[in-house]
Amino acid sequence: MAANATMAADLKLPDLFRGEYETRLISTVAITLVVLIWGYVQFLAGPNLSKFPHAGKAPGWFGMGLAAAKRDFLANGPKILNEGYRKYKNGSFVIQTLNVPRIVLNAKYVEEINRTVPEDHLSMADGLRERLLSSQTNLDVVFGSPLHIDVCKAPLTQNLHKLIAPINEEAGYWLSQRIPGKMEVKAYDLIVRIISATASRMLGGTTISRNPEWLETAAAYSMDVVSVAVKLRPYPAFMRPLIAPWLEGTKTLDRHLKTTKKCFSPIFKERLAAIESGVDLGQDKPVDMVQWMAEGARGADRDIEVLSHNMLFLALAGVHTSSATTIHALFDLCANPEYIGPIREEIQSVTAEHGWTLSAIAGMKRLDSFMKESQRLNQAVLMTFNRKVVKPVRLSDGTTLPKGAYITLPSDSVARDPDIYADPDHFDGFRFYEKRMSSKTEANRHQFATVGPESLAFGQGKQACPGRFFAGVQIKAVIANILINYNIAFPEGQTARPKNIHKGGLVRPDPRQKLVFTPRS
Ligand code: HEM
Repeated sequence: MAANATMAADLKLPDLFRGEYETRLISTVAITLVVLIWGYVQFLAGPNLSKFPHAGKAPGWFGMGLAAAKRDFLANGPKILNEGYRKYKNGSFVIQTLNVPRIVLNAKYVEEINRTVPEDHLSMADGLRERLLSSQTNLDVVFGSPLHIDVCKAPLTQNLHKLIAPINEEAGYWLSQRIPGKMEVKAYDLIVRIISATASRMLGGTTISRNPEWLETAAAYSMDVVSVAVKLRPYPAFMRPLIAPWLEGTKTLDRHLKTTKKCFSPIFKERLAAIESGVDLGQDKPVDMVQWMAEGARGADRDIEVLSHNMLFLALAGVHTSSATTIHALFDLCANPEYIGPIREEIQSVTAEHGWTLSAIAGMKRLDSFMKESQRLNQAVLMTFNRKVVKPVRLSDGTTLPKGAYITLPSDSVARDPDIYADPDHFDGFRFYEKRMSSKTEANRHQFATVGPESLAFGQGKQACPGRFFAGVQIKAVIANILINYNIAFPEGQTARPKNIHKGGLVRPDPRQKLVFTPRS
């Protein structure tokens, strides 16, 4: 009896149910694992890209190697892309970038995509939202409408001829202010300021282009957006809205927006009131972006804050891209000074014949070729045509782009492909000029703003950069003003251009490089 009582006391609850307890434990662990794997596949792992080969480090099982793969891309982006491009020459491949994995499409698909894939299948805005973390950098208000694209595509491009004289004047004004005599200056600081000012002249006339507070914002904004996105990216998406308000960078972005509203609100108010009054200004109608935005905005876009935000976005899209292109071209002119004479002669001859007009800009064919060649070897980004696949796409050879995947084109690798460009690593400033001169059919191709499967720096298709024609005019005006008024060179003893700075998929000219400007009297 006593023994039985001791036995009963020794029997603890789990022992009573030991078999059942273990079974339950194993079942619970198994179900949890299945739910976790399902959740990972559904919500975290993204679309299945396993059909594509991988270049560079892959994130591996359950993304355990994701951080290492991102570090690899940050340090070796150009190498990973170029090796992938060479290895999978006839196909496409996947790389892990700093944010998402991307399918690097073969450029042979460009024409088929342009021709056959409906626009609502591939989203550029979703690609940008993801790259710039638009919810945290406050850009959703711009990406929610196509206004910023429409105004560049139509009125800006259609009015280019009216902008050439003002842009030339603005470039001349800022050069004379900044370089009154012989000087050694950092090319980056000088050119970012002049491009910000010439772009601002197009945005809102001299009220804007001579406003130092706005010019500071226009020059700094794009880098400040990227810096906030870079800081937030390592955190999981659900944590970013919680962290963003505490970042110093977010406060800087808020300040930029406040400055923009302060500078643009009075002009927008005035222009919207004039439009509403229905008075036809005829020849006196201002030729600037404020006017085109005010005329084109509908519904929620007519809000002055939204309109101002669009201006800030145009500064983001146009200032650093055009500045970098101009700086690279100046570095290439100093590294290859034999081009300066023929280009300067051409500028003088066409402006003497046509004045500062569209015909003169079109006549600067040598300069156009030089800019395109410089851009070919110094693209601001290694990949363009970044899109999110919104509806699955099946290409004619059976390649399927799954919903939710991000695609891109290897613009930098294409520009260095020996099957496309003879002796691709050699800088040949008149490469495109000679192609244009070779026959009548080639005469209007190979221009700075021309896009195609062999020329991807401005993206591709219907959504290729809508500001590229303006960028061409602006960069020509700045370089022409420099070459007409100054001799330029690297500081004494330097003959080669500085190496570019690479970070993941981004390429920047070296901001420390100085150039010597000597006025030509
Ligand atoms: C050399 C200078 C420039 C370069 C290299 C450049 C490059 C690009 C590229 C690669 C794209 C994406 C196109 C695609 O993926 O198919 C783009 C889009 C765009 N660019 Fe440019 N760009 C330049 C100058 C400008 C300028 C001066 C403006 C404005 C006046 C501008 C306005 C835009 C806009 C509005 C978009 C579309 C953004 C969107 O869809 O939200 N760009 N640009």
